[in-house]
Amino acid sequence: MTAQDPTPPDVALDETPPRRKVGTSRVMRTNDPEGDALKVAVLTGALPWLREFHGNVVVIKYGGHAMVDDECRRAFAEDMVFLRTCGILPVVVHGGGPQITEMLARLGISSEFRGGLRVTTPETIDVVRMVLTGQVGPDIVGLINQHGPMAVHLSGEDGGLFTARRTAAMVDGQPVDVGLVGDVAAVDTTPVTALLEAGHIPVVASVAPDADGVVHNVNADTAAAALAAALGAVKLVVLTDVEGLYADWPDRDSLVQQIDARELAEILPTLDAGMIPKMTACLRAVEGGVKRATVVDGRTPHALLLETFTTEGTGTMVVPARNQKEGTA
Ligand SMILES: Nc1ncnc2c1ncn2[C@@H]1O[C@H](COP(=O)(O)OP(=O)(O)O)[C@@H](O)[C@H]1O
Ligand SMILES: CC(=O)N[C@@H](CCC(=O)OP(=O)(O)O)C(=O)O
Repeated sequence: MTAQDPTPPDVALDETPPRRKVGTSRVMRTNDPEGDALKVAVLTGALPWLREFHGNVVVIKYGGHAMVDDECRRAFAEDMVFLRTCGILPVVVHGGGPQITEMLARLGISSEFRGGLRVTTPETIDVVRMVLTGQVGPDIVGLINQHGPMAVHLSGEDGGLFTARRTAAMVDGQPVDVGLVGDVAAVDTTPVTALLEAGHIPVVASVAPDADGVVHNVNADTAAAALAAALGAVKLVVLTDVEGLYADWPDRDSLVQQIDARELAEILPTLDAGMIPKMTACLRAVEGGVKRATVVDGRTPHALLLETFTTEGTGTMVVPARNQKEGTA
């Protein structure tokens, strides 16, 4: 019999699993020294990252495609609680594109995307708002709060968080009108920082009013980047349904592990649909002072922990351009 059960018990994080079986010696004995050495290496390897992120904000963009699998959804919630318990301040900005598309289809409304952005009519924005603030957001809050009452949902409309400015999609280098779609013109971080100070995990939906109060549909990658920069986050992690950025999509051998802001700006006009808002957002985040923006595969349970607490990380990391890092640009 081993001193500890090799399979982690399936318990909520707020329940402390028994550390030893009754009657086992106080001296830990194991028949798996290599496994134990690996565990120790993982834990000690996490130390520099725990130090770096402790007390700092990490913004996590949780994409609609990354939230379809139940195991991944549960792992995501555990990861948020893990970060918070480590003294890191996670802020979730969620999408819900597939969920909006599904609801529109149920209502007999078709979906059209241009340059990665949804063509948004006054009829569509009602559905976007309903799905993000009435369905997807509360679902995420419910998942996290299975571990304790930590998560609180708010949208860009709440407490003046975001002010939107109507924007166009870029298609073949040309601006194309896509209706009630907004960029983030201003961020008032007060409602988010108040929640963080109260010990909560803010979960943010990306709809936002413009200066006249007209609600706009803001791409969640765009909203996450704006919030990360405004909060002075140390890191933006974008969870999606692909391993990261492929330089030569869809060639699976062309995964980019790290790219700096200047290189990214150069290849941005060549990217396809969904990656345009995502990589634009990463670029904006690092240009706005966020040290790292990483695109990670949300279909892999706990990819976020792997990315955050290991030196090798996972996915594609965007870092500031060299002269930006040196503060000369
Ligand atoms: N160069 C690329 N590298 C990786 N994915 C790409 C690339 N170009 C297009 N894509 C597509 O972008 C998708 C991710 O964007 P999107 O569907 O909008 O994600 P999300 O719902 O997470 O915001 C991927 O699943 C992939 O199909
Ligand atoms: C303007 C625009 O395209 N808005 C997005 C908002 C949701 C989103 O961004 O969801 P994902 O992160 O899951 O893609 C949409 O309507 O689908």
